[in-house]
Amino acid sequence: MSDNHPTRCDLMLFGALGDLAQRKLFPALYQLERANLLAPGSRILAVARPAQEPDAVRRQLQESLRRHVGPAEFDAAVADAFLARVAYQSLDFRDAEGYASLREWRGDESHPLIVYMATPPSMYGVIGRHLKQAGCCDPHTRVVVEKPIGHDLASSRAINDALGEVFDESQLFRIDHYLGKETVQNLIALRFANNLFASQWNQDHISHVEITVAESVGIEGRWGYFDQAGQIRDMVQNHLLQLLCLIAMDPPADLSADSLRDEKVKVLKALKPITPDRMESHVVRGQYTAGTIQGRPVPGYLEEEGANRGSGTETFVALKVEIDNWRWSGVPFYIRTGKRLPEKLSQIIIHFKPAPHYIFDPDQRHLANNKLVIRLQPDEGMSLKILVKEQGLDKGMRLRPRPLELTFSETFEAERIPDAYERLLWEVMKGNQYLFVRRDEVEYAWRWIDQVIRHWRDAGEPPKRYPAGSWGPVASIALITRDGRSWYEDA
Ligand SMILES: NC(=O)C1=CN([C@@H]2O[C@H](COP(=O)(O)OP(=O)(O)OC[C@H]3O[C@@H](n4cnc5c(N)ncnc54)[C@H](OP(=O)(O)O)[C@@H]3O)[C@@H](O)[C@H]2O)C=CC1
Ligand SMILES: O=C1O[C@H](COP(=O)(O)O)[C@@H](O)[C@H](O)[C@H]1O
Repeated sequence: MSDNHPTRCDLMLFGALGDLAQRKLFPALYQLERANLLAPGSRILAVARPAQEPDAVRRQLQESLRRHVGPAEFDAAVADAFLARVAYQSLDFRDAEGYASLREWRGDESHPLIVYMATPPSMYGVIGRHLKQAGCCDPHTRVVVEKPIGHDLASSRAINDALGEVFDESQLFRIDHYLGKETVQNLIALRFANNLFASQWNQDHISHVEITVAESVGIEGRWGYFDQAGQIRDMVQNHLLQLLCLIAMDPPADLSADSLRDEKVKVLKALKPITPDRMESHVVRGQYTAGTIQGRPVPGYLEEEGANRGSGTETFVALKVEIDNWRWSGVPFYIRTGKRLPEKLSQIIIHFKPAPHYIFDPDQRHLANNKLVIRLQPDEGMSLKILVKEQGLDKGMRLRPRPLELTFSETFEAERIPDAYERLLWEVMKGNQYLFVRRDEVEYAWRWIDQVIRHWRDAGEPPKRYPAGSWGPVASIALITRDGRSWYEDA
């Protein structure tokens, strides 16, 4: 894992002119070039449907890089060096014959081939089979596929089966880009490099956990995709459950991919089902109406571009999740995520239990539990809220909550925080699967999500409305206050 030497590889990028490739993948590859992490001789074949000359595609990519990388980090010389690696092949992915040209591009190279499928999941099996038939892949080929893997457990199994017919699990790199975020990886460091926390990380010492992943954006022109998915499939099935797993899992024996993934799977298996009678107290789904975010008026979900006015898709979900195991018995995880909330903010709050015997001012008793606030984005860092004595002769033993603060941008001043896709592409190049999701993780997550969606469907209730710019439906506040708690707000 500490090997930071670039290894030579070839990358075939399917869906190279799509949104993800343009906004995230090419900029990430450009950043790897800029950091000298693309080995000499590494090549990229952009594969997409339009019949275009390679030079025209490279010009288009240069423009797109300029736009998405931003002026402070765009260097024309680096972009030229990067684009010199890029070839283009027009292809309808269903055209088996067309793969001969991919085989020709690959030649007899023996260094690893990475196949990145930035395409609809229905294409994964098709591309895999045609690549194999054309003799493009071997047992060392690495295949990167995007989330969501399916729409439910059955469809995710079908996609995984189609991939499994061609590739071994050890070749598959299923992306959950949250796992590539530096601060998310820091959860692993925080928990397993600091024994201080290890001994406290259980139901003896923690009362509850909050996970908030708030977005101020709406659906960004992705109605067609989003309305089929909704926030629970788009965000909870993958990103939020992955965060929950990293917080809740037992210490892995080592940092190998399977050790980590085995522990995450145990958490997913232990998620307590939400039965129909517990839906009201444990689940809230919402949909935004028009409102104002940071002084700017924004439309409601049903007024977004391309909207179907009758849609009952949720753009917000709050859940009280319980984990049926020794470590977490009686410790609820309150999780919430939504679009068009007041700000972009992802944070995890660990609420510790108060000391067993309290000896200070009874009026201050409510202050007496420590909190660890882990800020994933923005302003990445951590803050441990502890109680200190107010200073001064006249203050007696009055307490004040104060933070022990760690802000990564200050601590690692010279280091830029790489985008998640840079980290993930880099790990694929090294052949390291530890930040990628194994088949059983995806499927256990779907199994749990499916039952929630099934109960929603059976109940047939529309989502609760919330104005854009608010923190979600009022019912999501009730979900936590009912237990005598509240969503964390930084004082
Ligand atoms: N965009 C994002 O931010 C995110 C995307 N993802 C996932 O990444 C994947 C790609 O998403 P995104 O880039 O947004 O989607 P796009 O639709 O923008 O890109 C997909 C590309 O695949 C091409 N394609 C589809 N079928 C064929 C075919 N038979 N032959 C040739 N080309 C084909 C499309 O070409 P054409 O338009 O000509 O059909 C399109 O350019 C999806 O699985 C998505 O769920 C995951 C997380 C975030
Ligand atoms: O996967 C997705 O994630 C983004 C949010 O990612 P972030 O890195 O900006 O926090 C979300 O907007 C999108 O709907 C979803 O598909």
